[in-house]
Amino acid sequence: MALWGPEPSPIDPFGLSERPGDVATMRVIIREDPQTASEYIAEYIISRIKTYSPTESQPFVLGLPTGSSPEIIYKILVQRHRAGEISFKNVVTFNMDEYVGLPRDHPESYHSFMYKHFFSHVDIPPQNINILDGTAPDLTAECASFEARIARVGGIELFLGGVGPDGHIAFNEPGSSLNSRTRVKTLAYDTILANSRFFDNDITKVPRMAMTVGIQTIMDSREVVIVATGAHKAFAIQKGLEDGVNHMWTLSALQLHQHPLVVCDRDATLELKVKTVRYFEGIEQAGTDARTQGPALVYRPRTYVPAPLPAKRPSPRQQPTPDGTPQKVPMDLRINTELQRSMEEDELTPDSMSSRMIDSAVGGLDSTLKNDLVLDRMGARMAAH
Ligand SMILES: N[C@@H]1[C@@H](O)[C@H](O)[C@@H](COP(=O)(O)O)O[C@@H]1O
Repeated sequence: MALWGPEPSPIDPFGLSERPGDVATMRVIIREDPQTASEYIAEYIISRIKTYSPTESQPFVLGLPTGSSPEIIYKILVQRHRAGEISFKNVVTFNMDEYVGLPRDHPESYHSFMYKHFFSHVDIPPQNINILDGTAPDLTAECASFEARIARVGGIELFLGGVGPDGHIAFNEPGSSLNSRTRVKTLAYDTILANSRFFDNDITKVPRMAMTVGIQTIMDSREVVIVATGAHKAFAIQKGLEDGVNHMWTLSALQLHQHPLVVCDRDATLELKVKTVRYFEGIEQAGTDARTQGPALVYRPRTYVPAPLPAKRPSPRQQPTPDGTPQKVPMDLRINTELQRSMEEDELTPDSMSSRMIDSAVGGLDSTLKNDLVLDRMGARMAAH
């Protein structure tokens, strides 16, 4: 037990993110459209990097996502870099996820996405870029090495992420363990369907598996910034912000993070209660923005120690072949039921969330009518400050 400071918790086993008196504070910024939401985030990231003043030996460590939502953010960051306003020379990046089985030069690999939209246009040294290798011969070892690389640079300072329509962050699909770390995940049908737009709208071309940072990997970062734009994200935002922490909507885990920031456009707030929207808008109108809301973000030396990874248990597909060479991950992108999950045995197998989303629409309405307590809770919190 620590002599001072908080008790270690399952979410923060080393008690590193908390200081006495600190509390988790959900920050939500609402802008009218994807462009202005993205401008806010790009400015926020630039400001964080500049405040940190990174050097070669003390780089700013940035977690990055792919997806349509962050594309505008990357575009703005590139413009600001070209205008000489920000350098990424002393920035180290870790990408959230990558498809299993896609070679890095596949046009839809997350490697390709990142170089196309960001890395090729800024001054980040190639050796500072970390992206999971979806074709690694030993996927479990690749995941462990990724966590080790994060630990070696002292953890992630700011993790930028998007959110799936079913509330997933990175590829932490509904049912993911909130204690999860980087691992191989089976994709939910809804995610395969959503991502088929990048694969000629042919779901048979979408990989069935991905490697992804875990919820715990994200929770360990100093700060998490989520971009959510469009009406198709509205349920995820409602579940993630207004309901309790729930592994079926993994975005909700951020309620327990000390420095979460969700930046939405107006459409992504459509399922939130009007009073929830007004509450968060009111905080900003009162003269603060995300940089001054919540506990102060203190940069301090870290003694980051990653949680031990489970003992490696090679799946049958990863067992050496009789001649001793390791089995390769199949390049065939069709359903592969033999490539078993190696680190998600404790997690639910994802299925279609569509019906659940319709049910929850009705459930949400019920609770609005019968149990309208949000304003009371918020009022109490505001009075306490
Ligand atoms: N793994 C990615 C997520 O990191 C991303 O947040 C999500 C939403 O992407 P989009 O922004 O395109 O809606 O898509 C994928 O599933």
